Amino acid sequence: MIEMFNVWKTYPNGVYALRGINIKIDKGEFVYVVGPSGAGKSTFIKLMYREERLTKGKIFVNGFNVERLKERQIPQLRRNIGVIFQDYRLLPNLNVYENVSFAMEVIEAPKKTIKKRVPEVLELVGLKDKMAALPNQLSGGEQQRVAIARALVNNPAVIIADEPTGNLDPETSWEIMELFEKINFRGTTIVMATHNKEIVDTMKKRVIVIKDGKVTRDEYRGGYSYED
Ligand SMILES: Nc1ncnc2c1ncn2[C@@H]1O[C@H](COP(=O)(O)OP(=O)(O)OP(=O)(O)O)[C@@H](O)[C@H]1O
Repeated sequence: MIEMFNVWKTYPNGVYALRGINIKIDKGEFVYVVGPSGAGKSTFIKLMYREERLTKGKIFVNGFNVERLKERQIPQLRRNIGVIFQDYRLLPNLNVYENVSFAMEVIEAPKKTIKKRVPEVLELVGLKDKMAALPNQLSGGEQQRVAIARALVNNPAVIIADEPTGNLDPETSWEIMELFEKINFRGTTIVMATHNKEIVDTMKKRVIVIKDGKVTRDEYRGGYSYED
């Protein structure tokens, strides 16, 4: 599903963000990516959907050789990946239904399919009753649910989340994690960068530790700690 071979990323200012990453994530896995601030977690995630270009190495995501894609092929890659951010990134002037349906309109899905699929996915995230609400009428947890619905609506093979509970209180964070579990249980691969120690330690999933741009630990049923 996702493979990285000796991946290096140097930013133009000379920062070595990633230094020789090798990783394989299989279909259906749930993986936490943890590590100190500035370790390279966001960079690791951005390379997967080609938000950033790698400096050296190879990345494959769902059969795509990410670095080799031409600009016009990038939307094809991104159709396979749902991305979720700490700050939700909803369109403020569109209501819940429209924020989600927009993602289907962009890929030119048939109107009939959109009409059927959007309520389905809003039901899955528990927001069927809020379809007409605008983002600023929702709580943080609800806004993140909309972002998750939007990420899921085109049935991606993988969901990549960068600190998705970073702005949420502990209880809401747990509700969002339960939703990710449900999504993973239905077959979607999940890769999540997080600083949430309690969640990582309790969920007992695969944990990849990145420190100074390198994978320093990769453990199934792992814990959060990255001190060694
Ligand atoms: N666009 C950029 N230009 C230059 N340097 C960058 C850029 N983005 C990140 N960096 C640097 O690359 C390194 C890795 O950053 P990255 O954001 O991947 O870390 P992180 O592990 O996600 O951190 P955090 O947990 O604080 O979000 C850091 O030293 C950071 O300052």
